[in-house]
Amino acid sequence: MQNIALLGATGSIGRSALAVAALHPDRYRIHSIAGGSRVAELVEIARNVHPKHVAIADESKYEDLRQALADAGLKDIEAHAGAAAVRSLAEDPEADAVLQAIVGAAGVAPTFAAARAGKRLMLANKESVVCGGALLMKTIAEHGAELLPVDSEHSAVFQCLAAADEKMKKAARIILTASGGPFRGRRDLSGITPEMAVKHPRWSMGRKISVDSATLMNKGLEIIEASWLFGFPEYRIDVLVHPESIIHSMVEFADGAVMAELGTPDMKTPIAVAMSWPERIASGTERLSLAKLGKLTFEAPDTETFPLLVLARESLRRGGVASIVMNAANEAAVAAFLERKLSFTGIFDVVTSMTRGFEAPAPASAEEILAVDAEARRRTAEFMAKRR
Ligand SMILES: NC(=O)C1=CN([C@@H]2O[C@H](COP(=O)(O)OP(=O)(O)OC[C@H]3O[C@@H](n4cnc5c(N)ncnc54)[C@H](OP(=O)(O)O)[C@@H]3O)[C@@H](O)[C@H]2O)C=CC1
Ligand SMILES: CC(=O)[C@@H](O)[C@H](O)COP(=O)(O)O
Ligand SMILES: [Mn+2]
Repeated sequence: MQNIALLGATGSIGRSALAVAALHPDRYRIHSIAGGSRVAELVEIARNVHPKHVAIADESKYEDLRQALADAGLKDIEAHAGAAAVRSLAEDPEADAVLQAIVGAAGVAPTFAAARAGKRLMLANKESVVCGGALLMKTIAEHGAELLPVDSEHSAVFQCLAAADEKMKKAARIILTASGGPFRGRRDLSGITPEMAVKHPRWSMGRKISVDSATLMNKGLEIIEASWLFGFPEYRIDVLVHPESIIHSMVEFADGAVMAELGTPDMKTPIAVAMSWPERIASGTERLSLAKLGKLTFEAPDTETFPLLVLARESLRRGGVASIVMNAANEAAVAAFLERKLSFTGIFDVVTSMTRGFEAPAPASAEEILAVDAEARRRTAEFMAKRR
């Protein structure tokens, strides 16, 4: 029986992970759950899976959470609140594995905590890899943690590279597929509303990542994520637009052979891969029928209309704090866009200006990463206020 700490339980990935775990009650127990601020959703999950601990990041919600658990007859479940409580779940000695599905840089501290505790870390929270970079990979190695990617492209690459040794990897090329988002093919991005941007053509996801997919920032973050996870330099990671999202990514080897992982676009598959690896379990995902699909299509990304893909490559090459600043500016800009305080193309301007205007050496600890993140958010808020 594997005891899982499920962080971000109330989100899109969290719900899919609960669905996979529910198919295998003999194999997985949800030992603890954590969320951001939504009490009722956390308690509803607690009612279903009866974890030992429930944590909510928003400290002001502690009393509400405690009371709601009591009202539901779940007094034996321990309630916790605050960022430190969420982090504690990630390092809890009673948890064998951590499924980290928090959105944004709020996931940095829990990811580092799980890494330092030597956990099996099933990682959906790409922002913590983007911010953590080399330091995170070093921490994982030093503490004997095991990182299993959940992001669909990285799960695909992980599976394609499973049989490859270091020499084979050195001569390989990663090809990340991208749906192209809801505005693929458009050259004019004016007048785009949050409702239009969160409507992803293929995947059902949280609001922040859906906007990232629409700007192609998601693919930029994924280039950086792939570079750190698999040790590939930026120039050996390509992006290929594949609107059907059936091929989740590919690896091309020295001999010209290209390995790909395919499936129905449903996160339950990469989640099941991470949960069971190196075994395979049922995920509940609908089977792929290529005959029904008939054809798969491909095109090059339009980096002129969607400039953040280029900015992400630049950030990765620059190193230092560039990726942390880009991520922080993007989170702030996307939040402002979702609140209708910034236009869609305003996201491009804000993220580009902030990233290019902030240089410093790479941080040496998770705390330093969070300090850079906070400073970048402060500068971004100031910049956006001046722009209005
Ligand atoms: N959705 C997808 O298909 C994919 C997602 N990912 C990545 O997975 C991560 C989660 O995405 P997704 O599930 O779509 O996002 P959602 O917005 O659906 O869910 C986010 C989760 O994080 C919680 N949360 C928010 N802030 C905090 C905080 N400060 N501390 C603890 N928990 C917090 C939310 O709680 P609350 O509900 O209370 O707000 C919620 O449980 C992201 O990094 C995303 O990039 C990667 C690939 C695919
Ligand atoms: C499901 C998943 O992994 C997302 O990151 C997805 O890739 C988003 O789609 P885009 O390819 O449009 O960014
Ligand atoms: Mn992805």
